[in-house]
Amino acid sequence: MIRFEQVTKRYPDGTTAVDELSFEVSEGELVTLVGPSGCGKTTTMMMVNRLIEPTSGRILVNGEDIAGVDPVQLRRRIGYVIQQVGLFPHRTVLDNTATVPALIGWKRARARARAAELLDLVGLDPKRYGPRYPDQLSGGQRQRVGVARALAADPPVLLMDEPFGAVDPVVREQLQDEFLRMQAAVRKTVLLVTHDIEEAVRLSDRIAVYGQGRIEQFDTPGAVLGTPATPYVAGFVGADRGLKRLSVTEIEADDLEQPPVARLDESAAGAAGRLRTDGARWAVVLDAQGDLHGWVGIDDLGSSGAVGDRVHRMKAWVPVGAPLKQAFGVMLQHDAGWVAVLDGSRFLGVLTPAKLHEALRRSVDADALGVARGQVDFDSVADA
Ligand SMILES: Nc1ncnc2c1ncn2[C@@H]1O[C@H](COP(=O)(O)OP(=O)(O)OP(=O)(O)O)[C@@H](O)[C@H]1O
Repeated sequence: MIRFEQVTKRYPDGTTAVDELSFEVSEGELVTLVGPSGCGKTTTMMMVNRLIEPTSGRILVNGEDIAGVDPVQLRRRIGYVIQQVGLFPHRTVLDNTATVPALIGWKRARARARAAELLDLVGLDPKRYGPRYPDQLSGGQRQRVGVARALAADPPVLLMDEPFGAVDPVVREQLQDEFLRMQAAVRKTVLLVTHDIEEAVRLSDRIAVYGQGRIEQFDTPGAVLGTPATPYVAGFVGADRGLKRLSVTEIEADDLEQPPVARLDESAAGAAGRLRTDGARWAVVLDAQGDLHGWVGIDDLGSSGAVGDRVHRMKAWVPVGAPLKQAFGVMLQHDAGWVAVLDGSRFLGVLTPAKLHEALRRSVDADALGVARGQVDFDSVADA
């Protein structure tokens, strides 16, 4: 979809910003360019919409050499999101979002309907926020409008230059999550620039780690973290690789432990007796379908009534498939020794700190071996 063929950019003062660069972003793929300041990321991106012209080499978008495409026409097919958003201050949010459709000649009503739909998609109620002006929004909301505007004419390709850079870390994570949800629905071909490896790891299908004007490694987040191709990449990815890996490793059913279980409609006395025999202090409470209703401690269970009368709400839970980092966060938030893992409302098991560590180590090993995590036998994993 976007293809670089031996592209070089030399500025008039002799700076080689990009040197013989070749790589490809497939259709529907999200590729992040990550690297230190001045390594050529922005230059690379701006060559795709011809804001910068290469010195040599070819760039193809959808199979077509863009050198032969009128830049204005080209830019209408390529959404562009930048850090400083660049909204028009005296146009409403709705009109800002409808800019490109209006430019390409959509009827006003259609352009505005599309803009409203897009605002909704990025989590802004169009009725509430559409009539406002950009300075009546928070930084994070402005950033969302920037994304909505870039998507408005439904371009197949999206270029994003530090799109979440201008907001605080909490809002940044929210925007990233929303963007991922949106991308799952619209599946654009995205080239995104960031200097934040953590952001790259969270968002990307593949990451291009830049050295000076060239790509040092182009691979999946797991591979970049697990098996850095060069000492430079290892250095850039950093010593806290394990922590970053928490963001990319998803919880699988195999990672879980099975705790004691009590049934919702079981007698409290019966459940207490069983827990005592098993030497357990607590149990998760499930109904006949295996749905989670909460947990109960042995001391809560008296001698009368049903387990269902004594059940505590379970606050520490995460969906299966969530990143280990989320489970770790929930554990800390609730000061819990474990979190329940659910598939919908069905209880699958609990994740304990020991299991979390094990999943992390298996994930490192699986990447090194180039196999799925489920294929790594934990006993074979070398001590970390
Ligand atoms: N117009 C220009 N003239 C001369 N040199 C330039 C020009 N624009 C960029 N450069 C240089 O080209 C190199 C790559 O710049 P570029 O903006 O692509 O880097 P970057 O990786 O996006 O950096 P940052 O993360 O700081 O934005 C840098 O050394 C920069 O100084």
